[in-house]
Amino acid sequence: MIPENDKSQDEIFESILSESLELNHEAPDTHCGMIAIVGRPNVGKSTLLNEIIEQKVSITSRKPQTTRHRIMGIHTEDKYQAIYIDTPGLHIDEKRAINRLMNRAASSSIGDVELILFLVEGTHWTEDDEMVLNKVMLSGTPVLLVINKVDLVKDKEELLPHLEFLSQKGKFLDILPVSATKGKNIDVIKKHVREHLEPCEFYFPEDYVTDRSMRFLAAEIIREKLMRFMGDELPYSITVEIEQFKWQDNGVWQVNGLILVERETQKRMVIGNKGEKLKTIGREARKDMETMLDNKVFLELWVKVKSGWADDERALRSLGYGSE
Ligand SMILES: Nc1nc2c(ncn2[C@@H]2O[C@H](COP(=O)(O)OP(=O)(O)OP(=O)(O)O)[C@@H](O)[C@H]2O)c(=O)[nH]1
Repeated sequence: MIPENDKSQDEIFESILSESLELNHEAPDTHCGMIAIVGRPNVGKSTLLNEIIEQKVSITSRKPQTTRHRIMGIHTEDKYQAIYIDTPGLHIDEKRAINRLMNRAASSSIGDVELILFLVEGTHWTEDDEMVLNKVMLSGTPVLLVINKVDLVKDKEELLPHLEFLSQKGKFLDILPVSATKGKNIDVIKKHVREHLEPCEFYFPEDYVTDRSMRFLAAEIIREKLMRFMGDELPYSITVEIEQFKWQDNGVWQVNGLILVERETQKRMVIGNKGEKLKTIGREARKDMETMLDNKVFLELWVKVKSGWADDERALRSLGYGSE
């Protein structure tokens, strides 16, 4: 289930922490805890989260920096509730305001969790991986190193020296090769996670899969389709606001989305020849929203130029970035 309204992320964090502190001494027979999923952009953090909770709550794409917000995915099974925090990819380039805010959102998730899933990819190791490694090691939290996308490693023998190389990088609970898209070794991740959950009352009702509202997820769905259908021509700084999200008397959800771009030329690209591109984006987004809401949706999209917003921290805050 998906809640209708967003609570502030800080509110949720605070109450989970204080409740688990208060309840620890009563030792209930349920267990819960928070797990941060961290890694550089594009290693597959959101794909892994969706695979673990078996539902799509975090958008994914081939383009780095798809995830811009901190999102919680909730997985409840038997007496265990694991609250996963999907974070924007951590990376070194902090020049633009949006990058600084995304890095802050990711870094603040690393403290105060029971376990960190540190994701890397195949047999690569980059400067950004090194930067993430330093941050997670400083946190003092147990770290499970997850090597994602092993399905892409043709010669599996190449993995062995890489595993050896990674084991020299720090003290990890385990180093686990997985494939998020093929569902390989996901059960082993879940087993590690269970072992780190503390006795506490469930924070979320058992049928919740995310802390985010339907309105927020609707904006994310539109952003995902923009990324999918615009490929490399997509303006990096594009953003989406939901102006209306309303249940209509005729039994349909009315959703009005505003797509903000930085330049007139970008607006023309999003709209496409005779409006074709925007129509495709709208059609595909509507289908996903109908699956999410299990109901008919009427979706209207507009594109508007809002110049220079990606460099302006204040404007970003007004759009909800950095307030988490
Ligand atoms: N082959 C393969 N591709 C994967 C796997 N996991 C993720 N991908 C692909 O990698 C790309 C990036 O995945 P995301 O889940 O968006 O990555 P992310 O780490 O959340 O990215 P950011 O939002 O940039 O931080 C997508 O095209 C995924 O389909 C995997 O196990 N195997």
